[in-house]
Amino acid sequence: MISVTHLSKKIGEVQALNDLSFTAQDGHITGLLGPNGAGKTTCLRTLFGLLKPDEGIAEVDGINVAEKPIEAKQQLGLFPDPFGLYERLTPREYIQFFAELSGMSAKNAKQATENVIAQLNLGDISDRRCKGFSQGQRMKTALAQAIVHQPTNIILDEPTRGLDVMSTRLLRDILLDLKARGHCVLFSSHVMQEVAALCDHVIVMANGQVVATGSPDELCQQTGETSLEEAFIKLIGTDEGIAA
Ligand SMILES: Nc1ncnc2c1ncn2[C@@H]1O[C@H](COP(=O)(O)OP(=O)(O)OP(=O)(O)O)[C@@H](O)[C@H]1O
Repeated sequence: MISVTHLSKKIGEVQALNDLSFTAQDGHITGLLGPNGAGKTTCLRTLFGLLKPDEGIAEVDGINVAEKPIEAKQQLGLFPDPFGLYERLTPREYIQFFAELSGMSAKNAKQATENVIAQLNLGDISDRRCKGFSQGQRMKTALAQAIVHQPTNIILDEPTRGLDVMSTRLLRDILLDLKARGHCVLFSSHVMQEVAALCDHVIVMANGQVVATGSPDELCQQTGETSLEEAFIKLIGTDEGIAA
């Protein structure tokens, strides 16, 4: 479970997070939906311990990220940019390297790498260098790196950005599988269709604050609209930076 409580963060002159509170449950896919500049990335970076909040608490499975960053990160997987893989490594080398970085012994990291290669069906490419990989192959390798240490919680910042349709569909299936396995999946997006199709729970953000929460259906009911897109526009007052 991931929770943020009264989180505030000023970056330069900008109040990027302004008393932000929400919870993302295990066995659910939670979407952070907001226009450009809403504070989604700042929130996720704070959860991963890359930024220190001015006020408030970010917790992963009840562990305060600012106080115990190493313990918190052991329960957290961060989906990296699939276009930033080390081209000279094979997925097996790449995944094992990150497993060891997360604190596993070489023996355990090797076993965990085998497990995640099987889980994500990476067997046929696991010993090829990443250079020249398709988008789907890159995406699966990046995701394998994020989950190799079996974190309960997985966070993804606009994970489908730049991915083609097939890779996007593949990623959706994998996220649904992670949810079915009881993981807490939290991702940011400004793609309405993706959020409506995947999320059990949506946190609508603007100006560093929560504007509304609920399932896509509940958000429609709250606003008296029939589509999430219309509900969002009613809640935020604009569709700037949002993709259908
Ligand atoms: N390093 C930085 N320097 C200056 N301002 C920043 C920095 N990082 C974030 N901000 C500001 O904080 C606010 C929140 O930014 P953030 O990137 O968290 O929003 P976002 O919801 O992820 O937006 P997007 O959908 O455009 O990625 C914005 O006004 C942004 O300009």
